[in-house]
Amino acid sequence: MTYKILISDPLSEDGIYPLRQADGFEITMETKMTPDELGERIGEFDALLVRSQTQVTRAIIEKAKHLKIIGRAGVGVDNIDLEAATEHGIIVVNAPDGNTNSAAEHTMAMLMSMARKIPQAYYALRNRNWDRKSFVGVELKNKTLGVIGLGRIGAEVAARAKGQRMNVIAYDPFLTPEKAEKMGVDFGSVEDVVKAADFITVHTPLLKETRHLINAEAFRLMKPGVQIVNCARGGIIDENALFDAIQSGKVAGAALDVFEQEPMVDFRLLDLPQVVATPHLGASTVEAQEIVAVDVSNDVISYFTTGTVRNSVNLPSVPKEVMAKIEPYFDLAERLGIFLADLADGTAEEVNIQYAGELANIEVGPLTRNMLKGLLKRYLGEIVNDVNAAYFAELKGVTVTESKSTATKGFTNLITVEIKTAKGVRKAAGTLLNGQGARIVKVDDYLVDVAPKGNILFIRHNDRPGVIGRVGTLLGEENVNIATMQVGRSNAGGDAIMLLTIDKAAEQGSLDQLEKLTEIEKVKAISL
Ligand SMILES: NC(=O)C1=CN([C@@H]2O[C@H](COP(=O)(O)OP(=O)(O)OC[C@H]3O[C@@H](n4cnc5c(N)ncnc54)[C@H](O)[C@@H]3O)[C@@H](O)[C@H]2O)C=CC1
Ligand SMILES: O=C(O)CCC(=O)C(=O)O
Repeated sequence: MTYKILISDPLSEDGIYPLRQADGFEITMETKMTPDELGERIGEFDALLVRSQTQVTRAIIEKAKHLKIIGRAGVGVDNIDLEAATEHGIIVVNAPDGNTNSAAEHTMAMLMSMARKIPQAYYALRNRNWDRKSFVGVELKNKTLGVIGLGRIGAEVAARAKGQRMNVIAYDPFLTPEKAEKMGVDFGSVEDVVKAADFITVHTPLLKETRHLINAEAFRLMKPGVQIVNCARGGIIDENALFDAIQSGKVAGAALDVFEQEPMVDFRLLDLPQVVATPHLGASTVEAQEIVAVDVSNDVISYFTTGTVRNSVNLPSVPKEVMAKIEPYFDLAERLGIFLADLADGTAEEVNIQYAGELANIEVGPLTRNMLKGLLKRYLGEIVNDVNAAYFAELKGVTVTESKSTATKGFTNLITVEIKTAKGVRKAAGTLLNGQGARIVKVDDYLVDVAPKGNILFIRHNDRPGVIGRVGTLLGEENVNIATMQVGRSNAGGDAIMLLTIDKAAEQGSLDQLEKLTEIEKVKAISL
């Protein structure tokens, strides 16, 4: 059997050497195809290897009749429609750490070029202009670097900045004051970081939560003369807000490797003399390109020869017999994880999952991983799946314990998940009801009965006459339709909760209005 591999972005020839050497693979390298041409050809291939340029859209995946694996020679998989790949049973693998060093070095190169205006001075000199007055820079020494996203690349950048004798302040949802102290960086919220920094660099994935994380309001909070670097993903910084902040004089410099649209179409930012830029070159080194191509080549070989991969981004690897028994609970476990991620304040430091009733007699490891996937993907993005969730939990210092009990607790089966964050403990329990599907039956210590899907509002309030009516009226005025409402209380006149399912996600403004009602302590929007 010969497997046909298509490489549609330039990959290092040394990196794909393992594939060229292995028996049973036929490689086609076509790096200049239009999306239409790719769509016409993709049906012939068993594997596709890409970098960030090829857009592996749902339309492409739907035409990929024989495709079994997509290898992304790099970290970010935002150019691949993961949902479509998963739906079509196509495994997606990436190379999560092969380009960390190169991306960190590029970030430092951009930071220094920006601070010392090296590209601008070079450009003037090329034009035979010996100008020493226009390019006076600033030193990094004793300045504060704000790092937003202290993962693999962010941590490497922080270490290098300390080598430049900079002070570093960082925010990452997984960073605790203890971890920050060990790394020799200051710990702060996004607001603390943007207020304190002379230079800012972002290293998060592009997620719903990080899109335009650096927006007009963030620029407003920054110090005058701040300089900012983006070598992560276009869209983390709002380009329009950046343009305005540079023009107003608030931002003195920007160094950009990535853009909201790539290849770039809007060159407005580049017309500003304060901006230095590269065309997404963070990972473009001989070394990184070789490592990431070797990593994905090995995973492709391993997949076709042994059925296993090292760096799966999307698919579960649960044996079929086990899967048949646990499949009904799979979705419930993931939704409990998402529910708690949205409900809790802060990120989980400890997670306890307990299986009761008939679940005590089956292999529940994959359920725990799927719950962790739900919990962690809110912070780490779609890259987390049930295969790598436990790895990510360990990497982020989240302690996970699993226990089983045959006691039925009034339900034939019950999954209870408890998470501990720096702000406290939250708990939710779910069950599968015969004929009715999944239900959340307990939140903290309150009994409830709610289907874990769609948009849910969790409201903690004081049990007073009229509060339910005021919530209904306010949501009605905001045009938010309530589908179901559950109320629970500790004792008459004491603490109480409401769980409302609503027909569409509530705007932040509506949530703020609710929180202004005197009886209401907390409102959380949960999206399942
Ligand atoms: N310019 C280039 O060529 C390259 C860009 N990248 C991009 O760099 C980014 C980071 O890569 P890695 O460090 O390898 O990933 P990573 O997963 O190790 O780190 C990302 C960090 O962001 C944190 N995070 C998530 N949401 C956050 C939020 N709202 N605020 C602050 N932090 C948040 C996560 O907790 C995590 O620690 C990715 O987007 C990746 O695609 C990676 C390699 C090369
Ligand atoms: O393949 C590339 O050069 C882009 C690298 C990148 O952005 C990533 O690995 O996320």
